[in-house]
Amino acid sequence: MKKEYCGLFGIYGHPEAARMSYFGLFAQQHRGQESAGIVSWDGEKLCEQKGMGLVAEVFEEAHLGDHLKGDIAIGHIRYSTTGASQLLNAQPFTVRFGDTKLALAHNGNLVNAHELRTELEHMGTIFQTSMDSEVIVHLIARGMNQDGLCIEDAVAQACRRIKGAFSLLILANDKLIAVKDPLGIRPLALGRMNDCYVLASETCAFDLLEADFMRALRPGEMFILDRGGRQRSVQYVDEQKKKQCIFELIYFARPDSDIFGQNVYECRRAMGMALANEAPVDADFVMPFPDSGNYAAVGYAQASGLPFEQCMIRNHYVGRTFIQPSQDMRDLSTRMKLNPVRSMVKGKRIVVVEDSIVRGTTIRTRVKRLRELGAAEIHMRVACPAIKFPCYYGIDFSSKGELIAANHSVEDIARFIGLESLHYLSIDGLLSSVEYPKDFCLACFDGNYPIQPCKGAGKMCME
Ligand SMILES: O=P(O)(O)OC[C@H]1O[C@H](OP(=O)(O)OP(=O)(O)O)[C@H](O)[C@@H]1O
Ligand SMILES: NC(=O)CC[C@H](N)C(=O)O
Ligand code: SF4
Repeated sequence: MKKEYCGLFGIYGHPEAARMSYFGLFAQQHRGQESAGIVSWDGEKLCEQKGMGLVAEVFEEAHLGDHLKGDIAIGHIRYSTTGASQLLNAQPFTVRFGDTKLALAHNGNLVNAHELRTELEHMGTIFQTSMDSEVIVHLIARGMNQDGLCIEDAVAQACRRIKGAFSLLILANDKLIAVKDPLGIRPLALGRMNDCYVLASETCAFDLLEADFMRALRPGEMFILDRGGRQRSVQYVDEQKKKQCIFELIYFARPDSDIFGQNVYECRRAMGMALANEAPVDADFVMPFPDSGNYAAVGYAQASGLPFEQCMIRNHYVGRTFIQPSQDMRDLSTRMKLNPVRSMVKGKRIVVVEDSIVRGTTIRTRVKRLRELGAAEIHMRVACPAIKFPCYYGIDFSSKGELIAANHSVEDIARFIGLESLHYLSIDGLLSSVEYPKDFCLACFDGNYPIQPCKGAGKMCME
């Protein structure tokens, strides 16, 4: 099961805005692999290039050099959470109304998109896609056309109506507007690259471009860049108690990124250390299931004093293997992706560290393989609490029925997988590993949803 979000990149005031966006998206490819798009403003119109697949597959030199002109651009890489994975739903989503040409890129997921869409359709709005993100565009257009608002006020009004997780980049003629939702669920960082501004979901995009990280956008903030390099920040709702997605730190973001004021690598290592303190075990060595498990395994090894080994080798050419229609195919994908080093395993007592377990596909097939190769003992340590509840804010976690920990006790899972022992990091252990522990959403572990999903919410609710 792949759990991805989307990635955003925006740039204002660079002569090669589209090319910089390409690199900014490339650095964040792990955030979404279904489709990619860049939209630039050439002074008169929006220029766009979108396609299905990876950044390197969607863009050619001709797009970056000739077609995507101008010094302002936004880009998006998608992993669908509302609306099927198809070209029609690739972002940024572009529209024209009156004199306004607008493109929007969204990371997150709205929980009231279905309700708002029904309301808008009753008022005559015609939708082109099945994405939640399109609702935002129509709300903005109505704010300008019907209520006579300027673009900033229309965006603010729209953002007060939508509910859920949203980090947005909006290109409206020659303005670039960045927005973060009132709870700050998804990240969005602001940086500076010589004389121009850059925005990205993750700071690893800035590193590639040698841009300097300035600050994270605040929850409920709208940040506006316009001609002449002017910048303004508006709080479109009062700051509330933050509910940042802790899964960014556990699994999703790149370890070289700083998210929510902390470095991802260091957080994962601390989670591994907490895990070693909570559930020590006498063993010959510690090994991760790469890649996401690597950093917690380092922490477990450092805290326990056990040797660290890399006995499961990851094939980096395996792409999107997780979203497979059948369980057999998912099993094959896991074999393709992770293969153990035979000679290291036989007769050994092993601690395996994983960052997370969702369906259980990875551990079931790979633990079985370790056993076939003669491992004497296998102790699984998971660097986050058991995932028991679906996410409505931008991770395509399976429904509750598919989450292994929602339906089985830890003892049952250990028996079913064939483990000597299994331990999930406690919520307290997790929170001791991050800074500002009160600022996080934990709903997939404890079911306390900061925003209740509305009736009818679901990935295919607008198909
Ligand atoms: O229980 P499951 O449904 O199998 O899902 C959990 C697995 O998925 C994730 O890895 P992913 O395949 O995304 O690769 P990565 O660790 O290399 O990022 C995660 O790190 C687990 O290994
Ligand atoms: N993963 C995301 O952030 C997805 C954004 C949006 N909800 C979509 O489905 O396109
Ligand atoms: S429910 Fe879990 S995955 Fe979803 S936003 Fe909250 S912490 Fe993140």
